[in-house]
Amino acid sequence: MSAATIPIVDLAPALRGSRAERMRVAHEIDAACTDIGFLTIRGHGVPPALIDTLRGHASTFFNLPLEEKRQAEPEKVTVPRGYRALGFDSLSRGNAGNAPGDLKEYYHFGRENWPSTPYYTSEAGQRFFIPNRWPQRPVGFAEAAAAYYAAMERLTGQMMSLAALALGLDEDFFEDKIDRHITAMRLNFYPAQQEAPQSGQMRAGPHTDYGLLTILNGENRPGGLEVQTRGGDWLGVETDPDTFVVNIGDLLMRWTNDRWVSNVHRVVNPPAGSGPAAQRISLAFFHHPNYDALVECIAPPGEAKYPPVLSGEYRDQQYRRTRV
Ligand SMILES: O=C(O)CCC(=O)C(=O)O
Ligand SMILES: [Fe+2]
Repeated sequence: MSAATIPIVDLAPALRGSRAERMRVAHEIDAACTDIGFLTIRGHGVPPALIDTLRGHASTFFNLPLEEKRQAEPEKVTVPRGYRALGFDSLSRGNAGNAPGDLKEYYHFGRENWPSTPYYTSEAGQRFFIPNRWPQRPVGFAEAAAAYYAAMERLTGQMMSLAALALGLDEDFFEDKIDRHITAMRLNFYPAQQEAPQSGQMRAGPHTDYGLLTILNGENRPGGLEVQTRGGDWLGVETDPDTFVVNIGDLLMRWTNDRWVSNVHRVVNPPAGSGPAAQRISLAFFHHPNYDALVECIAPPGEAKYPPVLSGEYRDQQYRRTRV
């Protein structure tokens, strides 16, 4: 039976507890990921101040004049860093949809520093380890983003150990596949809507995410996140600023040979006339394995539903498909 609400999982017992407690939490994660591919986590240990500070900077930045924001826009459309204006991409196109550009702006960034070894600095590495592009205002934006990124890195490391336990694998199964991960973050800004959207246009069209886990910090405003149930209905997802919504991405679905679902979700438009209260910000950490990790179904020989795919190639392909 499909959940009527998104399951809530308290991570605290697993983060401080015994293997038995980790197993119990892992089973809860397994049930949620099998059924709907979404869960809300609490007891995650991330200090609220880290979240508030980044949200505050994001709000200041996105409320600057467009011309100033555009100074943080990369010249090339292919560079996944910096500011992107309204309608730059259409997430539905990554899943064979054809909606017009999404009604959101975003700020795209990755880690600040990396070692000077070939994995990072080679031609292949430079496709994924790209310098961030911070605007002049607000001051402290880069530092707040780096602190939040580091907290998410810890959290996803812990979650992937629990994921391995849930899947009956060694607890460290994913460790050497994520120890040089290429995770990018997007700070999404959905402005209040003065004009009616075009037909089929949304804040974010129906799509699945690409990586392992997405850790989302949102806010409940008119025009929010919805996920599709197995019955085909759209279920509203609460996204309070003091919890995180976690969802499975395509690569983890492939890795688990469809045991876990990378589920279709979207961000709907606010009702007409909602006014400024409909402005919404979300912070999305798209946890993605090392670019050279080969994602192969965990399945008995002959039963794999997908051919192996390289982590970095898969993400690049999806970025290309979603660009309008
Ligand atoms: O803003 C949200 O609530 C979800 C955004 C999302 O699904 C995405 O950026 O992939
Ligand atoms: Fe998404």
